[in-house]
Amino acid sequence: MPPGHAPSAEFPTRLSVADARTRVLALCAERRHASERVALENALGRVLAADLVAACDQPPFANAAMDGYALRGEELPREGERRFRVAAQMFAGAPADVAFGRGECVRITTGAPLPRGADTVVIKENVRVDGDVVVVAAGEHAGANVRPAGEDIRAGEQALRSGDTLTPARLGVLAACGHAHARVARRPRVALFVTGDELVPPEQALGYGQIHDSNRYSLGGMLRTLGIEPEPVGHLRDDPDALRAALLDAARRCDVVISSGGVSAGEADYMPRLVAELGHVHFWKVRMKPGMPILCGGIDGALVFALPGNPVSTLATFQLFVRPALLALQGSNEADAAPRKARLAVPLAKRHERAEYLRAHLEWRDDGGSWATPLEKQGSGMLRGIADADVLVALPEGAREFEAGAVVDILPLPGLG
Ligand SMILES: Nc1nc2c(c(=O)[nH]1)N[C@H]1C(S)=C(S)[C@@H](COP(=O)(O)OP(=O)(O)OC[C@H]3O[C@@H](n4cnc5c(N)ncnc54)[C@H](O)[C@@H]3O)O[C@H]1N2
Ligand code: MOO
Repeated sequence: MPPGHAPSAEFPTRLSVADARTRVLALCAERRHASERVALENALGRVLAADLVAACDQPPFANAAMDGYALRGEELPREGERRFRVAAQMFAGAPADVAFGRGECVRITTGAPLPRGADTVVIKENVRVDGDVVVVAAGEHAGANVRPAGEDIRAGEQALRSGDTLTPARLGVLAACGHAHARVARRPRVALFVTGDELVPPEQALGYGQIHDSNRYSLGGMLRTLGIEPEPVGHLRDDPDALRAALLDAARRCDVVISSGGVSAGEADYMPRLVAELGHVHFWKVRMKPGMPILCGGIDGALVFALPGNPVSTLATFQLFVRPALLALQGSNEADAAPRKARLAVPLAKRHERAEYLRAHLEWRDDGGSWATPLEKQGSGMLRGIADADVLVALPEGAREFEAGAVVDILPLPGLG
């Protein structure tokens, strides 16, 4: 048997995309990462590891929503005008409450605590100032321009869920609730290596049969959009001994090992045999295009994703399987989120039964819908196609003809914003 050859009958093979994803997520559920405490400044994009139950109301006290005059709503005029003496002023951050009596009001700024007895703020643009008196006309509403204590978040309420990604706004929630730190899942340690005798770095002139290694940068970029800095990337020759040593070393150090290339049927495609030898192959090959030869395995407790070398196949399989895995290891609620949908702007046909992932533009039209138009360059080696795309459009397994307007799943590709 040639060294790279591994009879696929030994492993679960030719899985559906759904089956393969289910298996990947199940493997990650067994390996959920422990949590760690990080300062909020460093917590953006991290996955929360515990529910956040608010210890106090947010806002913590009733306060003015606008700059103006705080008063008793029952004293507002029903018709004509009424004069209120300005008894005190209350600025945001004022150290203590102020007193005011009937027929009086308190000058107040946005965010200042409502003085005891007040339940209404009349905005300053709506009053006439006459010395130390303000004149309020009919038409104002009792209770207006006040933010009651706890209107945003009540004490005891679950403000964030375990598994939530810490977006900028969620960092704000943590801080508002009095937390300077967040308990988040440990990030996966990821080893990334590219394989192939034909690869040379971008800065090197190409010799006969050589190409520049692009996967190192595109896959590295995919990881960085998830906030994961891979271990320094290795370039490995198509040499089983070098590959074996690198796989073992990476699996010892990392939670996830990602490789590109050497996973299909060529004489120098050693990955399936090596992963089987060093550990376990969970599955090899998924009924999809591009990316069919993807392999998922395990070595020494590390998850191994051997991605096909074609640059588009690499990125498509990363987005479909590796990204959810990296999120699931952190317990993210996004790992198994329902797919997004769009309509096909043009009719499509495929010549095979496999699921197909087409590179497409997404456009939001005046009808309120999002419409996907496949790009011209669809070859699995054509980086331009995926570089110009906003999404991958999923044409499901089985069906071959798709009408314009058909609703399909889409997978967003990480972009600039
Ligand atoms: N007889 C068969 N041939 C192939 C099959 C098959 O089932 N039977 N599958 C095809 C499919 S589908 C794909 S996808 C590719 C995947 O092959 P490998 O994962 O073994 O990848 P390589 O052969 O090493 O490389 C494929 C292609 O990609 C280029 N490449 C590799 N690494 C990089 C990199 N870091 N940067 C840029 N480009 C890279 C490489 O030069 C090849 O052109 O196999 C088909 N063949
Ligand atoms: O699956 Mo391969 O990715 O068609 O090129």
